[in-house]
Amino acid sequence: MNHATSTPQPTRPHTAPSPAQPTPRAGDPPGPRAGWFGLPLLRAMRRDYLGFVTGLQRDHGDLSLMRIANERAYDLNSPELVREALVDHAEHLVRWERGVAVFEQVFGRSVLVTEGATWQRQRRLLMPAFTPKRVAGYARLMTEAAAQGLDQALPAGQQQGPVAMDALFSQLTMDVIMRTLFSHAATPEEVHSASWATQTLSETAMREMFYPLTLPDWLPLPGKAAKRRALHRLRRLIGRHIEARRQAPATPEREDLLARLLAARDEADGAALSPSEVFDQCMVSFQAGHETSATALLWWSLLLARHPALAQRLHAEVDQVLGTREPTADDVPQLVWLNASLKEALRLYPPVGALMSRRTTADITLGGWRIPRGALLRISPWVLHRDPRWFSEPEAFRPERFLPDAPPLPRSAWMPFGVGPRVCLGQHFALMEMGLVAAMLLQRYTLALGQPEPQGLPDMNVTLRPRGGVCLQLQRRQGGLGGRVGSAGPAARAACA
Ligand code: HEM
Repeated sequence: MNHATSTPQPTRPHTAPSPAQPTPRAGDPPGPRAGWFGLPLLRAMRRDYLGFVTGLQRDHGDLSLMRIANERAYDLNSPELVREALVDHAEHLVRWERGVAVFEQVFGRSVLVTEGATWQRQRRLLMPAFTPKRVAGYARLMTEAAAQGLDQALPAGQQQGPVAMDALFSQLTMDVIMRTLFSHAATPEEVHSASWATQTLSETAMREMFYPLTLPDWLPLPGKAAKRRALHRLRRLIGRHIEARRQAPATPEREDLLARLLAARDEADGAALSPSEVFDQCMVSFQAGHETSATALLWWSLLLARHPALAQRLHAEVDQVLGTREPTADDVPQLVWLNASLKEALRLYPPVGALMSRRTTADITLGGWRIPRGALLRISPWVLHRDPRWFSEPEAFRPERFLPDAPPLPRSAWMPFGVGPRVCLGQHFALMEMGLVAAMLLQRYTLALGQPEPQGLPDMNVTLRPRGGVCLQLQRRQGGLGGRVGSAGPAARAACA
């Protein structure tokens, strides 16, 4: 991966001093005026979160302090500060309690929300299921899902037509995670029901994140009934598949994620994950594992439709490396332009764009400033990824930044999967899945902007999605796999609104 090593000299003022400074600076770092209890700041954040955090760096530098009521929130906007916090001070940080409260309702006490010894044990037990080697073993399950979904993107016999890429990628990545978790292709009913549930939970989570506390779900408040239904549907879906596996212990050795979770034993004491832990880890893999990848592929497809010359280059690369055969895990690293375009899409539109936050559990020093215990730290990949110090013309889509011979970037300037011990558990899984799906899409279709053109404005929910969706014109490629039509399967055809 090409995102690390030396640190170029900053080309514009940098208010955070060198992290090596021995004594903390007196006073507080700069920041916006709070106004009455910080309410004007909260309102500005609600109106345009990405614009707000971008403005913080522009106006106050890499480390800024914002006071909202009793809260001291620090925004960290340089790769050095991010590493200093998430790597050097990892043991003095916990996840932000509001995020935990909201996510715990959906994912239970899974690795995403636990802390301390429980988190360490869960992470240790799960890691072996997500190593690059293990992920390569899921490649065939991934390509089976991708072939089925992509072959059905256009109706049989139709050469071209508009396709709602959001629905296509959501259904496809859901099928990928169902097959990799349970060796089971998602049925159309499951796709339909789980898509609605995922979307509903994502919107509710984003709303609830900004409340001071999570009110009980039984209260007759707007959105609570939909949230209850959505949670019930997802739990039933996951529970049914786990139960089916328990009922069929005599099936041959499986290579799916559930098999790995059931077989996992702690090296320290030989203990397995408890049934509720297995359930929660399946929930988190299902949810975290499909919406993020679908969002990343969605932005990538829009960028490609807007850059036909690059698309041509990618078609040529895929044709040369793969021809018409199905890709394998070993092929993915050979597709250097394709991988670079995916990384560049993740830079411009990181699916987890701005909601990484931590609470300090001790006094620490960051960038030379003393940060007290109990402070909130916020990190926004959106801001870091658009910093002209590391990415010249940051708004431009330039995959060549990520080619193997490109100049190195500062460590953590590119961080769509986070940094440090809590880095995304599924990052190798996601990159493999995205590489395979993108290559197989290019083998079958060319992409063009539909009418009306998608605006592509980022909308902050839990993931950063293009507002109003993305409808693209797909055309079958001649002489390739474009003529292939899949058998009946999970993908409900994704019509444009
Ligand atoms: C493009 C796709 C993905 C992106 C951009 C992404 C991004 C992230 C980010 C930013 C974090 C939080 C890091 C932090 O707080 O420091 C995270 C955590 C996590 N992700 Fe992903 N993710 C993706 C795909 C996946 C997949 C496919 C899975 C599983 C199948 C997954 C499972 C997890 C888990 C379990 C955590 C929590 C790790 C922990 O707290 O120890 N993610 N991801």
